[in-house]
Amino acid sequence: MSIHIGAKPGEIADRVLMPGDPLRAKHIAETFLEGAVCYTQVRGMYGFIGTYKGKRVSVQGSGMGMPSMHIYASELMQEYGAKRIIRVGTCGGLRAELKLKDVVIASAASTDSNINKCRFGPISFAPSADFELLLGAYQTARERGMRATVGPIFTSDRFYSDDLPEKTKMLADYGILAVEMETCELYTLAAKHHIQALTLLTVSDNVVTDEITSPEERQTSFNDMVELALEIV
Ligand SMILES: O=P(O)(O)O[C@H]1O[C@H](CO)[C@@H](O)[C@H]1O
Ligand SMILES: O=c1cc[nH]c(=O)[nH]1
Repeated sequence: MSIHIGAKPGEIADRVLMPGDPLRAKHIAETFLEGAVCYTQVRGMYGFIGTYKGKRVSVQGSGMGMPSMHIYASELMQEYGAKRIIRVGTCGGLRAELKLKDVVIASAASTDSNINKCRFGPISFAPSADFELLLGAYQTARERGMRATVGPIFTSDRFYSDDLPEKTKMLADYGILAVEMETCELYTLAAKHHIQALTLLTVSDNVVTDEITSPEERQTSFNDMVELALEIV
């Protein structure tokens, strides 16, 4: 039994969807999984298992930020045998052409965090998505007529940062599509444990145009992305 998830071995599937918000984990389980059972609510960080099209799938909240993702993803990989993890989150678009509700498929994650400097010292590790999952997500999104863009993202340690306008422009100039707060650590841990990981993000706001989705729009577009994740996980 792990410290933070606290489930028994075998209670969690080896295919896991991870939203940041634990209540979204509950929504996903109740909306999309058959026979969903809650295996943890330690600290309110819900985790569920059920089936999707006959296959066992879990949904585990990660919390916000890399330290929280580190705890839950580490326990899934080290103690529960996770083999495929797909983060299903929200992001701020850093480029004007990214419309609200678009899906970003994150090929790689840069960061302003110290987390990988602690691990790698002077080496600048490049946290990257699993190619098979990435390709599957892109092809499935195209088949479903979804607006999806593949590219690198920025995993920020801060949601509210004084230097965001200057940083946003510079990152966009270097090809970065969007900002969120967990993927760098998920991809790094997946590399360490030799498992497959991918991040899918719905654009909930655009940092350049200041557009923002309504709660209803967020829910519907998030559901489309979750179905995409369930198809490929
Ligand atoms: O919607 P989630 O998955 O929580 O992701 C994004 O939203 C949170 C910030 O509001 C951060 O966790 C960020 O990564
Ligand atoms: O981290 C995040 C998530 C959504 N929108 C943002 O602007 N930042």
